[in-house]
Amino acid sequence: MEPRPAAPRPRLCDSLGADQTPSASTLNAARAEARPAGRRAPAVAAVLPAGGSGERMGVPTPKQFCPVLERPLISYTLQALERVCWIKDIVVAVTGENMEAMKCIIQKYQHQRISLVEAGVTRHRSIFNGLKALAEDQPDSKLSKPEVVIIHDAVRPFVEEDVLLKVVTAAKEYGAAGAIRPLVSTVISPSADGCLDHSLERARHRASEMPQAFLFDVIYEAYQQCSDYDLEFGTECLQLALKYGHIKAKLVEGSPDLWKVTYKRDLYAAESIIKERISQHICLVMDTKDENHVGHRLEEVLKDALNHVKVTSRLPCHTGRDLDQIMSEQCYSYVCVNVMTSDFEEIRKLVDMLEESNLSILYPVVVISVYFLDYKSVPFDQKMENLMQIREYAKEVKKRNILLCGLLIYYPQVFYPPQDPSCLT
Ligand SMILES: Nc1ccn([C@@H]2O[C@H](COP(=O)(O)OP(=O)(O)OP(=O)(O)O)[C@@H](O)[C@H]2O)c(=O)n1
Ligand SMILES: O=C(CO)[C@H](O)[C@H](O)COP(=O)(O)O
Repeated sequence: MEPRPAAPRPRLCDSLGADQTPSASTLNAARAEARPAGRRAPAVAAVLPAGGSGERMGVPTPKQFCPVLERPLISYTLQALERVCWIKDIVVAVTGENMEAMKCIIQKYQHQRISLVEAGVTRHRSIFNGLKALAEDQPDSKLSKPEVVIIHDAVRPFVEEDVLLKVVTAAKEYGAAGAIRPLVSTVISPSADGCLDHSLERARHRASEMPQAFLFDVIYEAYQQCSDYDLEFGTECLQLALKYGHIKAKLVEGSPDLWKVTYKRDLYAAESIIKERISQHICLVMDTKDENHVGHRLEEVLKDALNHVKVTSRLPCHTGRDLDQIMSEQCYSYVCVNVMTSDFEEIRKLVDMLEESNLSILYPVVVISVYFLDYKSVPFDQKMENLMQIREYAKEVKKRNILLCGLLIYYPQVFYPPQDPSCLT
């Protein structure tokens, strides 16, 4: 799919501000926690080291640029961060030779709030360059020094807002914080002759993952004091805060999906997770509140048959009420139940709205428009005409990555009472 010039992406923070979705209320509760009475929320920025060569992956392309479902891995990570409206700036460290490729990715997927800096020869040096860009008050720089900085690897695409908020909140209180996971295998220390020197008690140790967050001054000063040895061989930013800032980082339990894409098989795992996530939510756009109508039976049947899928109901676009919410949910599968109207214009409005949201730049969006045929209210010919219109329209919107289809359900009210769901099976 070729990138199209498009309107600005939906600002999730605006819709979250409407305080409608469950994640919004969670966020607001957590925000309240993050912002004790009388204190303002900290200014937050993120630094993403993306300057590695991905040797362990064993492919020529650095892993952060490897395609996952035809889109570079780093684009997923950027999307995960930019969906969080309280992260003001995202600084990405990329090697000179990949700078142009990175700019193309930003343009193609319309990433926002991104600044690029040159990566260093090690991960610590890349992070340090990102921090310098945030620290320096250059006259034409649009960046300003944040109070808290998140550090997150470009190759950990499944970072969620809740863990980001937890590390930021803890960093504000403790000075530093990082996500951890239980160890899968026991860590042992071999001696020089390749024999076991000692092993660590697994239950007492944890794997350090990302994201991590720091009071900006703490981590920046730590990097400034770092030895060359630290910058060359160090792998742990929390350790720098401890060694140079005497800050004991708060450790926050993270989800298993925070793992770092390292080997080729991790790309397949990432692909499966993405597929699973986008198929786990169906948005039902229902134009009647009549609970007895067969449209509502369809909702029940869907919920029953797909019990692992989240099915949410919304009002159609013309009401405007649920519009923001539909968009903020980033759902890619829609079933539109047309009871009150057989008007083709309604479906056109929804498709327009989806297009404007730019969701389809990232993944294909599926829309199934359902009509009911009972011969009584609207004649068969007219319904068929709707379907033919949809068919033509579907060809047009397919080019824009929206897969539309019309479905006519024979619904003989005369023989089956509307409350009998068997007429749908
Ligand atoms: N000089 C470097 C080296 C690494 N990274 C980044 O640090 C993150 C975590 O590092 P790692 O997984 O070790 O990445 P690579 O160094 O690319 O992988 P490998 O060790 O297999 O070569 C990645 O996003 C990577 O791009 C970086 O910004 N600059
Ligand atoms: O592990 C980590 C946490 O401490 C870092 O996320 C980082 O990925 C380590 O990078 P490297 O693989 O280069 O050691």
